[in-house]
Amino acid sequence: MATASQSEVQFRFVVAGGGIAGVTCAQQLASQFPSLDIVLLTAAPMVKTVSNFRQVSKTLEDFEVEEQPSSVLEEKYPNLKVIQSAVTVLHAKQHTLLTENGQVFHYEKLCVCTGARPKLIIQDNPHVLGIRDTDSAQEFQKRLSSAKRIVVVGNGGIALELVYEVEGCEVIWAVKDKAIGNAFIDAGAAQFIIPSLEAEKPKKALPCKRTRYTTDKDTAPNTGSEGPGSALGPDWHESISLRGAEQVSHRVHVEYECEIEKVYSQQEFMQSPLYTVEKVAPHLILSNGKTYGCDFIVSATGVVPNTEPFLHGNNFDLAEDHGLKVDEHMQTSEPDVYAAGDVCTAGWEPSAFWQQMRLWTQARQMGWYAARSMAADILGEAIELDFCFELFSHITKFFNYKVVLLGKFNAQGLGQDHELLVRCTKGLEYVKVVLRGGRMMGAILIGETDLEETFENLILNQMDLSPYGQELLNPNIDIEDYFD
Ligand SMILES: Cc1cc2nc3c(=O)[nH]c(=O)nc-3n(C[C@H](O)[C@H](O)[C@H](O)COP(=O)(O)OP(=O)(O)OC[C@H]3O[C@@H](n4cnc5c(N)ncnc54)[C@H](O)[C@@H]3O)c2cc1C
Ligand SMILES: NC(=O)C1=CN([C@@H]2O[C@H](COP(=O)(O)OP(=O)(O)OC[C@H]3O[C@@H](n4cnc5c(N)ncnc54)[C@H](OP(=O)(O)O)[C@@H]3O)[C@@H](O)[C@H]2O)C=CC1
Repeated sequence: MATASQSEVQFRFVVAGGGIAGVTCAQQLASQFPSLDIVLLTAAPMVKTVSNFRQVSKTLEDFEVEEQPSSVLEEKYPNLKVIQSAVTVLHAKQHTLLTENGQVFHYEKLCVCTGARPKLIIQDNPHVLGIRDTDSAQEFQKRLSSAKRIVVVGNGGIALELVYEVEGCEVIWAVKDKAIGNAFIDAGAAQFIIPSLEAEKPKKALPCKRTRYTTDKDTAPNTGSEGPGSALGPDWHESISLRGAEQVSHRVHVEYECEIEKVYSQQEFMQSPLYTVEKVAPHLILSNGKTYGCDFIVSATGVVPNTEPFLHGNNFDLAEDHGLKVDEHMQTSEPDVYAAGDVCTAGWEPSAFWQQMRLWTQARQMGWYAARSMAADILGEAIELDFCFELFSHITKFFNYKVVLLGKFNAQGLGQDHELLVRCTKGLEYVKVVLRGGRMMGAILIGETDLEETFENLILNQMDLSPYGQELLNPNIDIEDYFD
């Protein structure tokens, strides 16, 4: 590191963002270049670290994630310096960054890992909440504790988790599709899991083989101003109470095929023609014409990449979803600027069985691979797209069922050119296989099916499965032995 002046410093590698993508990238660079100082700039006092990483199969991963003070990271990597100050400006041509505290950083290679923020149905409305980081989860918990009815809008990961976890409060779940959970599962799987919403919840959660999440906010340095934190992740709701003000367990009502048309504040509603004396809470109107009073609305409607500080005066290619477009080396359209995790959008020609989803596993993989690409560039080495981008795989838990998604699990991009095989035992398991030309393209596995490794292999090796027909899902055949 060469110091130019007190507020101007130069580093070969700078990483922006202390979430999974940024921390993984910085750790990888720090281990590969022990004699260089690496700097990690981040907006929040806490960083996310991966621990107990385990490769479960060729592409499935298991790890724990901890939210920790940055000093923990610096102790482990003496050549890694974490600076809590948000990037405010990037001059890509000059290879400089400006941070909130007035420092200027010159870099040789930069990796942008600033994550994303909730894409709310209505911005700056006090009745509409998004959930992203520890602070927003705590705000949600606080408001829920006195709530009798909330509305959840959206049909993806957060909505699926909330409607199942919230107790002591009526939940109106507004989805714009014909079935629940469209961002992760298909209509058949939705039908399989939905009875769990009506059933009594098991007292003790079943053990789940997947990533776990812990946070240690008590040990965080108190810096006064806290920027946007890193995204929450698996099991975030297990450490906080998601209980409303009523004596009910589950009470979820799903409104299908509708969107939010208008949200009235209490005041506006009282002046509207819809007002009757009994209805005084903030209100919303759905596109199906129904109105609901509620304590507040959770907008679980996806995310927008945090790109703002990097755009002005630069020439970044942005994807349709506003992510920084990256090539197969995680490089953006600006020289020497890489990006990884939720902030970026994969711009390379993907493998036939992979697609980007803004998930923890992909943030880790992209952060790691971006670091490898930055290093290869400095060392003048060639590098090929990592194997982890060969096959999409995700393990999670919805409605207390283990859920494994592989490849083109929802026949994404296959049009009509595919067939489906399904096996379902009510309350126990749901197995769906997507085939094209007799070869497996993807699968959804719900419950303890133990099929993930075999199906992963069948997708990767593209074996012709047409001779097996329906037998492929015959529960009396030990498929693992069959294809060994
Ligand atoms: C409620 C919830 C539940 C989830 N559950 C799961 C799950 O079960 N499984 C799963 O795989 N994924 C899950 N996800 C998604 C997963 O958490 C994210 O995909 C992943 O954490 C993204 O990591 P990231 O490092 O790209 O971004 P983030 O974690 O958002 O980190 C971004 C970092 O950048 C910093 N930053 C922002 N702006 C600046 C700036 N200008 N300058 C410097 N630093 C900046 C922030 O402080 C933060 O440290 C969940 C997300 C949410 C919100
Ligand atoms: N267990 C897991 O793996 C979890 C993962 N996550 C991740 O965290 C991030 C945030 O989660 P989440 O917010 O649930 O995002 P998701 O992307 O998972 O889901 C967003 C949902 O909202 C719908 N939607 C978008 N705009 C509107 C609108 N205006 N009105 C009604 N519905 C709308 C989307 O439909 P459409 O797709 O048709 O646009 C989609 O169903 C995601 O990256 C998600 O993958 C979160 C929780 C759990």
